[in-house]
Amino acid sequence: MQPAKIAPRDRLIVALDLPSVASAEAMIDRLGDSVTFYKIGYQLGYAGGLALAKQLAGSGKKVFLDLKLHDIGNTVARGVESVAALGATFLTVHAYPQTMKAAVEARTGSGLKILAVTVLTSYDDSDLHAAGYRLNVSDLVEARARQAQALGVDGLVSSPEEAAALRKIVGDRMNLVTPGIRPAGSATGDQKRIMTPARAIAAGADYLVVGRPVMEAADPKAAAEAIHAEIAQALA
Ligand SMILES: O=c1ccn([C@@H]2O[C@H](COP(=O)(O)O)[C@@H](O)[C@H]2O)c(=O)[nH]1
Repeated sequence: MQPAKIAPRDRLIVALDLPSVASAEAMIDRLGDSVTFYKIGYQLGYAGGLALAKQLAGSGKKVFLDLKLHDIGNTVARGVESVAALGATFLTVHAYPQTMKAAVEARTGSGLKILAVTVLTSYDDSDLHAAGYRLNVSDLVEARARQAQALGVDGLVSSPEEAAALRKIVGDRMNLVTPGIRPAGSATGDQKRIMTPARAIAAGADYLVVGRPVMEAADPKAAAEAIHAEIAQALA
């Protein structure tokens, strides 16, 4: 089945990488209508963010739970069932076959989509080799994408640097979700495989995940709107 067309403003996913529910709620208030899709990861998730995720989903925002699950299959499956009850749109798991298979089976029948994290965007070839891998980043991303596709995973998390190659492998049936987004002039931080919003969209990314360039901006709403404008221009 073809995935539904994505509303342009849903293509920006803002990472609520903040220390408390109170600080996240204040940021959501500041961002207002400029953000429709939020990501909650380790920092906020472990500080009460799962209840906030349920509340956000109930209020009409889209929610991406970036929990990067990886455990024995039974534990992953039971975790996915619990997450499915929160009303989130996306949940990440690491791209290991047992993990992906368990997650896909457990989400069946719910509205939750499983995204497989291929290779973290803070890794380059030398980081992979230091971790014991013989493959370089692009080969490992592509191998994991093929496995994810064969297992029925709904989408992939990768750097936008791999988006064009991944599109050729998986066509338009899987969502390509790309962190490692840096508007021109913004600090790279710990990210190693980065692109601007416009280049990421042109490369074939469906969704752009942006954290610090919005969270740390003097005017987060203006920063989000500038990214929307760049996305719109790239789609035109
Ligand atoms: O490979 C990955 C997977 C997930 N992330 C997450 O995305 C955001 C990016 O935040 P920035 O501040 O824009 O760098 C963050 O929550 C990561 O946990 C990723 O960066 N790379």
